[in-house]
Amino acid sequence: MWKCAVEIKDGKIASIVKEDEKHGKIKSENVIDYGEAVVMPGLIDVHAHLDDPGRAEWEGFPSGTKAAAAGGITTLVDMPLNSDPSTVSRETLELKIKAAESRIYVDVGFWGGLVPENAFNASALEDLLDAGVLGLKSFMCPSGINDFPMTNASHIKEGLSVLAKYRRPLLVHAEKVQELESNLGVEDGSNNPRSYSTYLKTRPPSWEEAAIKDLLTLTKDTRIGGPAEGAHLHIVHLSDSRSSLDLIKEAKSGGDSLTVETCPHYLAFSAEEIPDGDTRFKCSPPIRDAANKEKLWEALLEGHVDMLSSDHSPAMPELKLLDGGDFLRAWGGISSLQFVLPVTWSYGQKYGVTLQQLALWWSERPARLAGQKLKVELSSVLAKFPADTDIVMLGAIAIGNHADIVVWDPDVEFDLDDEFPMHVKHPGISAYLGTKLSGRVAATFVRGNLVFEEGKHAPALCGVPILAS
Ligand SMILES: NC(=O)NC(NC(N)=O)C(=O)[O-]
Ligand SMILES: [Zn+2]
Ligand SMILES: [Zn+2]
Repeated sequence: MWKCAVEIKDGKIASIVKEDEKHGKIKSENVIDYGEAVVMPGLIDVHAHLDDPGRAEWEGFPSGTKAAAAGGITTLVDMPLNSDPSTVSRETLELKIKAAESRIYVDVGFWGGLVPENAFNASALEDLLDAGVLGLKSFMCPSGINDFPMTNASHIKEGLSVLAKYRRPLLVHAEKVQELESNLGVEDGSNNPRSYSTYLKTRPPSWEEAAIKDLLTLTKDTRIGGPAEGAHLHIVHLSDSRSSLDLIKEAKSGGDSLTVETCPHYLAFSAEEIPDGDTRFKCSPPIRDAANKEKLWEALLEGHVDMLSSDHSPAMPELKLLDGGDFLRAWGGISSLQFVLPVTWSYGQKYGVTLQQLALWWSERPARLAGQKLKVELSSVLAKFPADTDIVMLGAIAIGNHADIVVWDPDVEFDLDDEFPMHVKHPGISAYLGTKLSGRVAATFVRGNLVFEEGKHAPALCGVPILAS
């Protein structure tokens, strides 16, 4: 970490000048002085549901990317489900791009869906990949979205063989439905649907473990010299830090091309603390007990969990059934996009989290997952990039990289109450409302453009869709 100036030219980082070398090198009239604030690579959130087009009333490109900019996130990768239609073909990706263009405050890439309908159709998958999705995503359990059915191991095997050629990843929601104890969901005193522990029993860690076991029979093929070399499997939002994690560790040490993310809500909350009926905390896989959370932190700090993502997934507040508070019937998904940086920082204090670790978990490793060489979609808002410009999204402050930067004050505390300017569409369903956080975002730059500063967004929407080439 240095005291330094970052020089930005044509949207890229031109030089990094240390404090003691500054004199004469930088003309003061062009300097923005952020004092003691931290200048870090912008966050890259590889797991966000923006639900646009089709369910833009749940979130939407403008509101979601506004929240991202306010939170220091400079690139989002949008999930293929919750929009209507789901992103499962070239045509549906084109609808996404159209919905995003000129309506986004930060850059947005897209995952495509691997679903039974396209899994055995290599040319359909190739068409979707050729159209620019950064990789594919599938579910091993029902997703709750009708046009996004679940896949099994055979679908995933087919997907990986196509992805190998493209060297793009497959992201998987790893929970596999296992038989449950009977009488769950029945209110008999011990199974009150307003109690989080009841919900927890409906999605035990054995679901994650079973899915991961299936996946690891396939990831062996991704090893060097294996039939799917070049493919990569990424497990999204891991919650179980016990046997599931042990399995992942073993597969990684065997050489499988495998990474795993967890999310701030699994690191910040524990099941015991979730108030009865507070369905803002419902997500899948569920938030588990405090001991599980400690082990998850440990795994993150030791490098067994590779990165963090928000899994920001809001819905219409009425679907959360906040009045009745029935965890079994409420729609799942945590709303968090704007606060992932201060949340990781605040809850990480206890574990001695460093700024370097934040950059690794939120920028460097997600950038690597989301794609090495990406092409900027040419659009009217970005005329200054020639059509064939290849950009490298490295998630680091380094010469030649995009000037995607967050400036923030780790020591500034704030109460996340009703008064706090929240930019997500439905602030009331955010699980973090009511907490005190430290780490205030002062400014966010996307490719050198100041998109957010001192609580205000720039009027120009200069985010662009990011497509793989
Ligand atoms: N349809 C969803 O948004 N699902 C998401 N919902 C969660 N995590 O509760 C997810 O990523 O599985
Ligand atoms: Zn999921
Ligand atoms: Zn998700």
